[in-house]
Amino acid sequence: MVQMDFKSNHNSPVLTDQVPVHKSRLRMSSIMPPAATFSSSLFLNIPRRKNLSGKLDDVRASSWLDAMKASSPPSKKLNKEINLDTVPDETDSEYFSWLMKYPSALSSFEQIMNFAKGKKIALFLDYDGTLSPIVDNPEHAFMPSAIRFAVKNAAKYFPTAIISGRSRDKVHGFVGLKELYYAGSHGMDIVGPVRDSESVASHPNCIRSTDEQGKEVNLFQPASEFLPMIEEIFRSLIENTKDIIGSKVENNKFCVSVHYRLVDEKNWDVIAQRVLEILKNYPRLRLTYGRKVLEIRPIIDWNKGKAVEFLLESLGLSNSDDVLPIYVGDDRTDEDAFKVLGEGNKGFGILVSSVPKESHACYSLTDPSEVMEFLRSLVRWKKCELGAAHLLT
Ligand SMILES: O=P(O)(O)OC[C@H]1O[C@H](O[C@H]2O[C@H](CO)[C@@H](O)[C@H](O)[C@H]2O)[C@H](O)[C@@H](O)[C@@H]1O
Repeated sequence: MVQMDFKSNHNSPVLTDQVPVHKSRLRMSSIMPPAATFSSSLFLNIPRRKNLSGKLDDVRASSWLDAMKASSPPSKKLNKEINLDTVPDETDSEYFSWLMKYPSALSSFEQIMNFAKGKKIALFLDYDGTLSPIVDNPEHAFMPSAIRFAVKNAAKYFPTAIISGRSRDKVHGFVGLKELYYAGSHGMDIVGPVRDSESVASHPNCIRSTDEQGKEVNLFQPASEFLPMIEEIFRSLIENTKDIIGSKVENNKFCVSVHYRLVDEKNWDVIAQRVLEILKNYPRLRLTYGRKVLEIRPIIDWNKGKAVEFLLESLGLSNSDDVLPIYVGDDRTDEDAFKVLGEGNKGFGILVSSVPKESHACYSLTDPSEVMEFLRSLVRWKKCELGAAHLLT
């Protein structure tokens, strides 16, 4: 059942995930995360009232400016096969104590697989920053073919879904693999499989449809009624930011991204002010942020975590002790998925980051090339497991 959250009294900015997280998470005996201790999505509730004092507006914009400055590590471009956004500094003790809390999923691979023995792994992968390196132009966030190959191979052995902030069509276009499931718009646009007995079909906004190959699928779009509103605000954001050099507004179907990666830092407050000003007219939309991007989306009780639950249900893999869902992602919106998997030890999250960040994930990988390595290791492990099972029969 989709719960709509139309809050009406949005008077002040609420930075809900500014609180640093939990104690040490070095888990040598268990792979599961401790109980979640902070709320995951940072959002600003936009005020309905228009008669706010300019002072309050300034405070809001400066809160956002702080968040924007902290939203992505500085880029250290490397001339490598797969261009990395950043690399860990080997002399950085802060980074190494962070690694104790979020051990590398590669170094801890054996430990993870001990837990996975006899279980069916389901893979959930974010796109930008996870499968494709962060680049300046969002239209050029291509997936290296070696990573595509690793994902394709993994999908032969494990049900695999991409869960992205992009529109579903766009991320499908970038990944280009028909054997995967796709959820776009931060999980607000899902195409999932149809099964004989299923409860997902009873979700409001879930309809039967056919995919490009003519196969019957479930199409779930919990924010479908927001489509005209998102179109409208998209046009308004384009119009109102067109003079800010380097800004880019991206229509992600059920949400909109306002990119400021290429905007001169001295104009970041201008872009934040403009976005906030427009949002005042849309009390049913909220603002979150990611890596050098402001994201405008409907206020509904839906996120990447709920999308993971929906897909598990669609795949017939929910409420089952012999299923191990793994979610790999790099950004704030992925925290909702890490949190869902952490609750009740359903599965675990892997945070892709080369700089210390608090997270609900259990493990870490530095960049997309390590994600590729991890996927390859999973496939090797599965092949061995299947080979051993074959020898026993
Ligand atoms: O959930 P995701 O798939 O990670 O999508 C989140 C946002 O990703 C994209 O922006 C990010 O990647 C761009 C390309 O590397 C980069 O230029 C930008 O600065 C990053 O924020 C996408 O363009 C956004 O629409 C998504 O919201």
